[in-house]
Amino acid sequence: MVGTKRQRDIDDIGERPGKLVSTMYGAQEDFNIPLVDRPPSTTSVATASSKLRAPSRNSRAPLTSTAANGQPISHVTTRKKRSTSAPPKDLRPPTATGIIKGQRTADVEAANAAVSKPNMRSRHKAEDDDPKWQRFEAQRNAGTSSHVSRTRVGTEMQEERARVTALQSAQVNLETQLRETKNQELLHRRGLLAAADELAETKRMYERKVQELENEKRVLERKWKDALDDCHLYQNDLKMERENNAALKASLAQQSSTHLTLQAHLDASQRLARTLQEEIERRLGNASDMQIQLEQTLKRNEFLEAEAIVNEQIRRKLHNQIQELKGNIRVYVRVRPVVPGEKDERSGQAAITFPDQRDHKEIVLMSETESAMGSSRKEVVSFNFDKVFEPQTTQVEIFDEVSQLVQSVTDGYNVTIFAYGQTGSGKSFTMEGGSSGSTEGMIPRAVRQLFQTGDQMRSKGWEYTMEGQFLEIYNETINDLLGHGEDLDSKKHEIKHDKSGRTTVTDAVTMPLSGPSQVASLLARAQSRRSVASTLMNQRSSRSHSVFTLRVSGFNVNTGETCEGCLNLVDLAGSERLSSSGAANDKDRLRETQAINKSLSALGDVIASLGAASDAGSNKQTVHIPYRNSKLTYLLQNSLGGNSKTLMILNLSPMAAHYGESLCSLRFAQKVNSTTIGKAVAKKTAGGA
Ligand SMILES: Nc1ncnc2c1ncn2[C@@H]1O[C@H](COP(=O)(O)OP(=O)(O)OP(=O)(O)O)[C@@H](O)[C@H]1O
Repeated sequence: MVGTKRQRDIDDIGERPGKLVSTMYGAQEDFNIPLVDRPPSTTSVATASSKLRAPSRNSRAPLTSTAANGQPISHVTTRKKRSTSAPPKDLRPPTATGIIKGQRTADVEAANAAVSKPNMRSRHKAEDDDPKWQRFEAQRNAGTSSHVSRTRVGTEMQEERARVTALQSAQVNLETQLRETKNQELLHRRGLLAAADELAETKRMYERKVQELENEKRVLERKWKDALDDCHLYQNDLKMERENNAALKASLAQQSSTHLTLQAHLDASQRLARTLQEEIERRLGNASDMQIQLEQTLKRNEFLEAEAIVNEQIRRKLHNQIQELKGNIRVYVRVRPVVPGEKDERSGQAAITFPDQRDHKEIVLMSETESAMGSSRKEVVSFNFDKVFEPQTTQVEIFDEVSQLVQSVTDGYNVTIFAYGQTGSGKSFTMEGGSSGSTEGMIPRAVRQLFQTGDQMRSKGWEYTMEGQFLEIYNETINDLLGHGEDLDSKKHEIKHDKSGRTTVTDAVTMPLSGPSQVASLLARAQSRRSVASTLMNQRSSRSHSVFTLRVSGFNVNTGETCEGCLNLVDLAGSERLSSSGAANDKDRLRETQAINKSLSALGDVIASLGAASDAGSNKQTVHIPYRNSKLTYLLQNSLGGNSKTLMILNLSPMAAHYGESLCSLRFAQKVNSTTIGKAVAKKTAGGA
């Protein structure tokens, strides 16, 4: 495109000389004055022409010239024609440049034509038009042929020729300058084209630059946007940091206050530590004194412990002596309260009183009977026992009275406690008790006490093991209440006594006891297997004897002593007579009652024989003790006699309806109570024996 344009410009130069000429005129005006070497009178061709024309313009005389056909031509006419259309060219105001090309170009061409030799026609025409020439011609034509005139004309001719020559020379110079100017213009053109190329290149470069700058701008805008985003992020971060900073400042303030508080605490603690340190030092100072005192105390403790063991042995000895002084068989009487089902009984309560309110040893029964004659007869019967418990006596109070007896088992004594009385008098309640803690009977309380005593004696070196057995004697048959068979009577059990005085029952379960809690399940198991038959006296009366045996073995790790004791808690079957039991008409009940009475009678006989043997003193060997008369007495052979302690608790009903039975029971108990069955002997071995 550039090349094409350039070529077009070059072509324009050739095709449009006017344009080049106009440019040249601009240059010619500049070159006119220095290039033309003229005398001061003639400044320019145009001036010369105008000077030549001036006489004709100023002259009022008409000028004529000869036309080609020889006819004179009036110049006035010609001038008039010209003046009608436009002012003469020499009267037009000069233009600053060659913009009014036609007029200026015509003037120059006319001047050029006037001085150009080759163009003779134009020269002659110029000479014809010159007023001087015309005057000269006119003068010549007028025939003024004086010699002076000829000389002057010749001179003028020479001058004119010289002037023409000068003009021609100037023209040559001008043409030369014109060519040079053209060349220079061409050079300038080329320079311009090169400059245009350069400009185009510069423009392209500029556009490239602009494009690059645009790209750069876009990149920068993108960067700016990223930077703006970053700025927002930084602002957010800054905001968060400021918030954090504020929180940290708050925390710092809090920490500072906490620090101050802690510092205060620390100071206080340090003061306390110093005080404690002083106290420790003070106490350490006393430590050696205390150490000496401690050693003395330890020695004294050893001495006291040895003394305590001796004292314990003395205590036990005295305790058992007291028990022996009380007699090896004792009888307590307990009257139960009226139970809910008895309150509406017509006969009401029996007249039972307890006159001895200090020692609680006496019970008095009163009755009033009418004789056949209609007179009433009052009967007052008084009995004395080791203890008499009124109906309101609690289970705890009852056990308090027997606890020392139970305790002696851990000293190696055999102890047997019987619950005796008619059916429904409260034997089972006394022995086993109710389900609640306050109504617990003698068996659970005795077991718990023995375990507690075992724990206490451990500090004195005693270690105890315990095992339990629960048997039933029904119709003179032994049943194992802890056995596994469904039928109680399925196994035949035999009683055996070895030479060491230990009694065993074949195939009977002996349960080791590690704690009192086991006793509850043991009693429940026995209760479920116990033989119960209904009678007229008690719907669930027990028609058998139950014997709970707790065997206690002890070993003193300090002294090497051993001991073995046995606690028998016997719930006897109802002691009522045949007539009262209503069993006379029932063969089975009759057999039960006969078996019960026989065994109870055998028990009475054994106790009586033991009393007799005791009375016999050293001759007691001759007295026969009928243990074998019943399974019960044979089972308890080693627990009834001189080496054991026996307690019989007589249970009585408070109801008047049972008055007769109560009286019989009291008489039986009194007989037992009056019996002395000798001195109890503990089964004990000395240490190292
Ligand atoms: N001290 C007492 N306090 C309150 N209730 C008692 C007391 N003694 C006995 N009883 C109640 O009297 C009723 C009969 O008592 P228990 O069954 O102990 O008589 P038992 O002599 O054992 O009769 P059995 O010879 O038929 O076994 C029971 O309901 C028992 O709860």
